[in-house]
Amino acid sequence: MITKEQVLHALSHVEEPDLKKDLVTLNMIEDILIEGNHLIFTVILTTPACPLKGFIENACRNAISHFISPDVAVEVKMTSRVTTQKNQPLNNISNIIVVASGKGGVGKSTVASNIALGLARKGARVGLIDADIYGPSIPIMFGVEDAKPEAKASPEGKTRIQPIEKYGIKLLSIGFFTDPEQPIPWRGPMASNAVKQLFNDADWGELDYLIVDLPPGTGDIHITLTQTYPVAGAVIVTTPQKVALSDTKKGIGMFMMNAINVPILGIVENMSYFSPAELPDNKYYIFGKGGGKSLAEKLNVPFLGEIPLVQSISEAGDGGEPIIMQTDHPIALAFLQVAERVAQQVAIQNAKPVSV
Ligand SMILES: Nc1ncnc2c1ncn2[C@@H]1O[C@H](COP(=O)(O)OP(=O)(O)OP(=O)(O)O)[C@@H](O)[C@H]1O
Repeated sequence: MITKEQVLHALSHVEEPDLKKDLVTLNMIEDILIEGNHLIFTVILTTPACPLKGFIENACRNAISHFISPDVAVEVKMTSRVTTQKNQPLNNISNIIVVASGKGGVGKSTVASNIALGLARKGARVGLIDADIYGPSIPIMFGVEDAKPEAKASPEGKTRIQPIEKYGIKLLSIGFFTDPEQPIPWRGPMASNAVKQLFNDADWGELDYLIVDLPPGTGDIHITLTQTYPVAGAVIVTTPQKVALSDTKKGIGMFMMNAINVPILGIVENMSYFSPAELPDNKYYIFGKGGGKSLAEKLNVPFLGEIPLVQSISEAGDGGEPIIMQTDHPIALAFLQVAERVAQQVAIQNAKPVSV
């Protein structure tokens, strides 16, 4: 007869590879059920987008086989409880992730949209804020240019903006509140206050991840936002060009400054190479090769992946349905992998001891 103690002992030999502690110490094992030779238990992951799901399941099976018996019929159930960032800034929002770039036009909004949808595809509750006051492009990318978010009174009597729901996520863009034909000469405090309203005055409900598409560069909005709302971390988007990489370095430098102190979740290299639709196996490194990866190595931050320059990405964005919605498209799978790595890095940051 197998006992619960035997099971816990066996699983105490399985290490969570990122958190470097065993599953039992991390309280990741629940609902152990033993019926004769049949064993069922649940592993509680730190995110539904965990890229190590399969690895952890195998390690559990091996541990039961090794420490109890290879004859046990094991059923491993996987579920998740998303961990919350330190200094949770807003009730009900577990993690704020900012997406930034040193330079404009490198595909920051494309990457932010696909990460948000990738996390949702994995089962997370996701919100997306388009804080790019200079060129809010999320409404076009989601096909909701004409949306007008409603304001509703909350039970406490406060008026709250209702985010637009599309493709299973909630979104708000500064573009919903401005006239696309009229340029707005934003003054620093005015822009920051407008963006803050998207955080404070919106009815986000409960979210595992709130993704924020920041304006390009290093400006007032970045400083105000990160000082008003502590964030779980920043995803930095770059292209392999020398000029982009140099600005990326500055952008990362800003987040690492003592006064700002935002963890860098990693670098995504966009437009890594060009692949023509008719020759998808051909790769042309028109902007240089491997710059994003080597910058990540140099700065000792994670490299989250590379996304090629392909027509279907811009067609999907312009068509109001980000490419990740084409479930089996190879680029959708590449974005899904980036989203998983982002979630993984958030979980790693959340597990770090609070620095004093
Ligand atoms: N990998 C890619 N392949 C093809 N087109 C892309 C790719 N990434 C982005 N684009 C296209 O490039 C244009 C700019 O992308 P996007 O708006 O995401 O950049 P951005 O960095 O957010 O720009 P901004 O600085 O204006 O905020 C869009 O038309 C988008 O569809």
